[in-house]
Amino acid sequence: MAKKYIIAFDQGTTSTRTILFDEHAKVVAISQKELTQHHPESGWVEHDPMEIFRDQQATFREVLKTSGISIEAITGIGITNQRETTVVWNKKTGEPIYNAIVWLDNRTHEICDRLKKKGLQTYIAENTGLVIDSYFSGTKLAWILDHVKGAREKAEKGELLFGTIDSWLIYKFTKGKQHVTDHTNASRTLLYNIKELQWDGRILDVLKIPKGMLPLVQTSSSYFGDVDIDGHRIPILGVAGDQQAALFGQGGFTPGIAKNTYGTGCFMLLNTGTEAVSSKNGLLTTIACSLPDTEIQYALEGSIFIGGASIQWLRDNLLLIKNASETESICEETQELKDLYVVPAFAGLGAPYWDSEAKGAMYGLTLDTGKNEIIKATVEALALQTKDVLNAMQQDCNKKVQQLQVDGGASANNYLMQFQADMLNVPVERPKMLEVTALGAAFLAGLHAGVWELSELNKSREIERLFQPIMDNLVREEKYKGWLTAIERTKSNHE
Ligand SMILES: Nc1ncnc2c1ncn2[C@@H]1O[C@H](COP(=O)(O)OP(=O)(O)O)[C@@H](O)[C@H]1O
Ligand SMILES: O=P(O)(O)OC[C@H](O)CO
Repeated sequence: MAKKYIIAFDQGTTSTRTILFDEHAKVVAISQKELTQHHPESGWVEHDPMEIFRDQQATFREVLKTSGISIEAITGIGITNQRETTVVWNKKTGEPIYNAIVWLDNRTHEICDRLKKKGLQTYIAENTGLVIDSYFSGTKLAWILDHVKGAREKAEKGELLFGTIDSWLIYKFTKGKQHVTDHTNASRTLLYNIKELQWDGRILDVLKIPKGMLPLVQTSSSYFGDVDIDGHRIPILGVAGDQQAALFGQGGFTPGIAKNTYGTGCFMLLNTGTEAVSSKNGLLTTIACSLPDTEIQYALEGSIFIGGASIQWLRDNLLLIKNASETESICEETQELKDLYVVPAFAGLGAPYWDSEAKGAMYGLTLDTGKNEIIKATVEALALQTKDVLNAMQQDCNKKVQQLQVDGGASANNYLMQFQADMLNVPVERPKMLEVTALGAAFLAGLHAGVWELSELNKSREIERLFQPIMDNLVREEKYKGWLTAIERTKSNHE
């Protein structure tokens, strides 16, 4: 019998990748391209949507070339993407009218303040599961309509379309035939009612967004159209935002499973089943995934804006390291400085604080502080921020998370993972295969294609290492107490 392959497009904040999986969910080939980051003003982050599309095509072709697998052997494609990042394009020409405004961009904090002044916090929390913050797509879309000449009139005439990166890629790959998204991506826009499962008329009115520019929302594992490339057509059968895809790839389709992905940011998601748990502690309620003929599953999410990006900052701005992986041995060899903290609020503070105007800070500098101490405190900040969100999650659910499953680029760092287990006082489990985001998208597509059954998906999962907490309780408590003080001092409204 002919072998079946599934392709995953993984379009992340810093890179665009295509990964080819075989029917045993093993990686056969990967191709990756770095994505250019544009910072036209302080706090602004943009991507070129055409570069994203070109890179996705190029990595797809490259994977086919290096693997030697013929395009006919590809059963389906799954797409996973950086979420919230907003693209507006011309329906007829397929040309973007502005660069993609990236999730990290906080130019819309004034629009957010206006929404807060209108008293919309409770309505938005109850209906979208989100908080009012420039992180989400809604205010980014409103900004484009307000600032690009003629955009609002064109949008009202039905000439413009909006999408997150999944919608954009599908539109381009299907040559303009499909304008669609899935439930997980829709749930990150601030415009989608996660209980009624439809675009929210009241929020669209407040932001003056014409409903006609929004994509059709589909089940994450369903038919989204055909990729039309080099004279071939391959069906897109799965779509999910990257953090939900990672949860799915980690086997998080059962309630109670929590994962944390250490990429550009850090994103912890806990599957809460068919119950949309509202947070009282600064977390988000989001759609975990949607499968055909199954009730929607929800998750609680703690979104940390700066995770691995702070390691890139050490490398590219401070020139303290040459590559990210060096940080592991530096941390192992450097003595702990008790009161030294780096709070990487470079894009404000996300969960559970939601302070878009906070700026990064370093505390506790003395004459003993050298570059290695700063590196170590920066690495440790990933784990300390994660503790903030895990605490919030445990309070919201009123139960202890038993174990944390990890993935993402920075989860390769053994020092960080051990420190994480120590800080949380919870075992940290790292799978052998760290490409779980792409795997989640491949699973969604493979399920729809009939390559796999839901009950089989966990069979391919292998654990590479379990980090058990070993830190003394007093040491842990002292370290965390110091961190909370550093956070208080970093908040934009501190005394
Ligand atoms: N060994 C390491 N230690 C610490 N951080 C690392 C390590 N390896 C990679 N990183 C960080 O992980 C991030 C890349 O992870 P990845 O999952 O590819 O991110 P994304 O999907 O957000 O583009 C980068 O920000 C990088 O600095
Ligand atoms: O591209 P990543 O992996 O940093 O993920 C970005 C998130 O989806 C933002 O919400």
